[in-house]
Amino acid sequence: MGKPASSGRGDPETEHRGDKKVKAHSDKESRPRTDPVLNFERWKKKHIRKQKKMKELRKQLKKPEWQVERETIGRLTMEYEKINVNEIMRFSDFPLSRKTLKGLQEAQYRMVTEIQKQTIGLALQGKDVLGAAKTGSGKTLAFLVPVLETLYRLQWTSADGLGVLIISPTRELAYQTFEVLRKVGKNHDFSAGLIIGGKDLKHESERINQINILICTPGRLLQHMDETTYFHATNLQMLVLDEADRILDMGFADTMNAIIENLPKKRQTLLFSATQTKSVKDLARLSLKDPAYVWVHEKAKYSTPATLDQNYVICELHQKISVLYSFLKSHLKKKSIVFFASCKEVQYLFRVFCRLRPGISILALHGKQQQMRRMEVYNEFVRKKSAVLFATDIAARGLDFPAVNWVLQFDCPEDANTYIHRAGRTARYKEGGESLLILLPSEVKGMVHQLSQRKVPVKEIKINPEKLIDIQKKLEAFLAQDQDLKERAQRCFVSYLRSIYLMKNKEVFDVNKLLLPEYALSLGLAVAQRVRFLQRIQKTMTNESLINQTDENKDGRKHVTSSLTNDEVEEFRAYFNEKMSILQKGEKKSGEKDKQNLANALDKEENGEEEKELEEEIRQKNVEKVKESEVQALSATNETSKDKVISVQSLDGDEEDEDGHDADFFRVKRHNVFGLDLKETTIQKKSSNSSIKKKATKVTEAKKVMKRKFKVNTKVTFTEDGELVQQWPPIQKSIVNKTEEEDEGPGINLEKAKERLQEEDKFDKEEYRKKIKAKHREKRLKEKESKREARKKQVKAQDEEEEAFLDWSDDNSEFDPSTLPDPDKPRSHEQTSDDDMEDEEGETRKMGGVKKRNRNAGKEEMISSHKSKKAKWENVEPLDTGLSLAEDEELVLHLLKSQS
Ligand SMILES: Nc1ncnc2c1ncn2[C@@H]1O[C@H](COP(=O)(O)OP(=O)(O)OP(=O)(O)O)[C@@H](O)[C@H]1O
Repeated sequence: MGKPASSGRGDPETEHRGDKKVKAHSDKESRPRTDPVLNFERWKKKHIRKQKKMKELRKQLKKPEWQVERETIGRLTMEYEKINVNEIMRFSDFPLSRKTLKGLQEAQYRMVTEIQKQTIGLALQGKDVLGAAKTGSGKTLAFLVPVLETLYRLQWTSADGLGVLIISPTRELAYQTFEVLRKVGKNHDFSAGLIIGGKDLKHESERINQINILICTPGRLLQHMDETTYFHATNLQMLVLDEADRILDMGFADTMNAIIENLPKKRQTLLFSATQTKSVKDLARLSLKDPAYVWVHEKAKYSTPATLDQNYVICELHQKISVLYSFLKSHLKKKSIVFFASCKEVQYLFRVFCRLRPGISILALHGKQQQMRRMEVYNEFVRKKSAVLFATDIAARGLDFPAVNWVLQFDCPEDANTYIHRAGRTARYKEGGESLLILLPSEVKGMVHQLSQRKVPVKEIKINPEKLIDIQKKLEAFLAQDQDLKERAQRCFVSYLRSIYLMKNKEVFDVNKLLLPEYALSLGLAVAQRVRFLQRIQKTMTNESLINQTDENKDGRKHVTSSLTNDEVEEFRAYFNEKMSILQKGEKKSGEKDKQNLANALDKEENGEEEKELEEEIRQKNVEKVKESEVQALSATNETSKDKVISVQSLDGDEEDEDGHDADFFRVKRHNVFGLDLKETTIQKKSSNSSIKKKATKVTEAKKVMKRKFKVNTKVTFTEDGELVQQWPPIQKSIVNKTEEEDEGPGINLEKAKERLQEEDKFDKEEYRKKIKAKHREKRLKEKESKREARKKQVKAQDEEEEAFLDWSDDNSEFDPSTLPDPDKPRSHEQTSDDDMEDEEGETRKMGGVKKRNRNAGKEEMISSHKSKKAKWENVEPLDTGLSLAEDEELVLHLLKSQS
């Protein structure tokens, strides 16, 4: 039940409770003093109050921010001089701004690479730097860090305009540099812009003046310099040339010079590349002032990354596509880049491989793509874990695709430098990678030698023939179905050949060594199309060899006339005689110019129309070249002759001059036709010691020739019966004067010669008449024969018709044999035929009566009778009078007149 109420005192429980209460109370009282939470709260309040006071105090004491920055900059600048390269391990070891360091750390860049270590300090000190280091060694940051620090140091604002200019050879590389800059420079307030073309110029022009750091390609920059009126670079502090050698290789040397001329002289210049060529040094001399050369891997054993495994395979041209396909099939989980020599190869093989579906995603990157597509492809390939990128050399420089396992060089690179850059797309910054170079047997020697000279360790590996998948048949099938693809294949074919032809190193690239039909087949084409420019080039080469021969002749080693026929010389002489002197002066220059223009034209990466244009251009040029070479050959001949003529002139004196050019010309002419050596004539003249200077007439020259009894070249042909016919010089056919001729002494009797000619003329005319008559007779006989044949056919056809009618006959009326002609009746041939005709006619008529079986019977009869009549007239043989047609006509007219 209920518990008794406690009395209070003496109740131990209560007391106890009471104690507890007290205790509890005392606890409560003591807590505010010892509770850490409360204590903290109190401390916090106090601290905040204190802080506020301090802040206010500091605010009162604080320097302006710009002043603080300035002090920091001052401190940093002081430290630039103390930079000791050997002590630098991290970016933070450099005296860099907090903002830059923060950006680097956030992008996970802490430790410096060798090129960064060596160049950042120099650049911070304000020196011009020419930096070279292996691919993937971090050159981008080596110049981006100084870029940021320079503008920071100068406290650059958007109002100051353009402060730094970074020039890249390709749009992709410019874009990539821009992305890295955005990453590491995000804590700075500078504006950065990308000017690479492919976008609206006006849109770029509107923004260009607000940009502090401009990343651009050379062509587009120059366009802005020329066209954007308010664009200027007067405040420019720093110029960076990334992959400078490539910029120059791409033919931007003039553009670069023009750009540099537009820039202020007082600036800092940094120039970076993985390879340094002479042209870069030339550019450096132009644009860098007392530069510091930093070549970090100069003494390295190899010029390519140590982590890069490099091999090459020797393969015939027509096997290359199958090799590529087989390679991709066995590397489906890898990320690879395949380099080709031309856009058209990339375009065609990309399409074909997409159709073949090798089981890996394929992308294509080349200069013919639109800018947007190029960017898309670039980003897509960056993202992909396994894919293959078919690319031209626009992807060879500087691009930093992450985790590329393989670089395959499908077409031999132009030189060792291009090889290094292509292969360098893998094995970047401490990563591993593999490179495979496909070489044609003709390319091996030259290329491997070049690579070993440039310290590139490549070793040969063999293709496993069992793993080689032949895809030629598949390509043929694709092309048979798809006309567009076929045209692409054709363009690819031409484009590859052109790329080989344009290569400078002819030891490695010899277009004449390529097996064209096999290559065409490997592309899926049924036949190797005619490559006109190659044919013309070959022609030109032949002509050039002719010119060389001529040159040799000039030196007196060979005689050019031996390679030119007399007729050719005669034919061209008249045409070129006047122009010779002018052309002789200009030929050397124009030849060089032609070559240059040809190369320039070929250099264009063309579309179909351009290709045609190009071919036409080459055709024109070659025609010109051929002409020119002919002129050269001729002029050389004439030069030789002139030399000789001069020697004659010196003997003959002034009188020779009076005779003028004709005499010279004649002499040369005779010389060429008869193979006369004028030197000999000269010597002869000399030896004759004749002091009387006579005018050399044509007759006297001819007489001399006759005296010397030179044998004229003869042209002999065979008739169908195997008879020999002399065509040149024409042999005398008339018998007249022949005996006289035999009796003749030396020299020419002009009167007799004239007579003989007249006789010859008569004889020829007679012969000609006979020939014509014979021809006419032959023609008539042929006509007769054909008419006879026609008549026979007609008779036969009528017989068949009759038989058919008989077969089809409905009524049973019998054939009356009495209607047949009497076979015993004697008849002449003509009668026979005529009677036959009449009989046939009558018979037909009878038969017609018998065979009437349809409504059109009457009509048929009429037609058949008409036919018979016609045949009758046709079969009347013309009388052979044995006269010519004209004579026949005359005879007929005469007869008609006499009849009337
Ligand atoms: N200090 C660093 N720490 C870590 N990674 C770095 C550093 N510097 C550069 N890298 C990385 O190394 C890779 C190669 O750098 P970068 O593209 O600058 O090389 P590169 O020398 O310019 O090559 P290329 O000659 O091919 O243009 C990049 O992925 C970059 O992010």
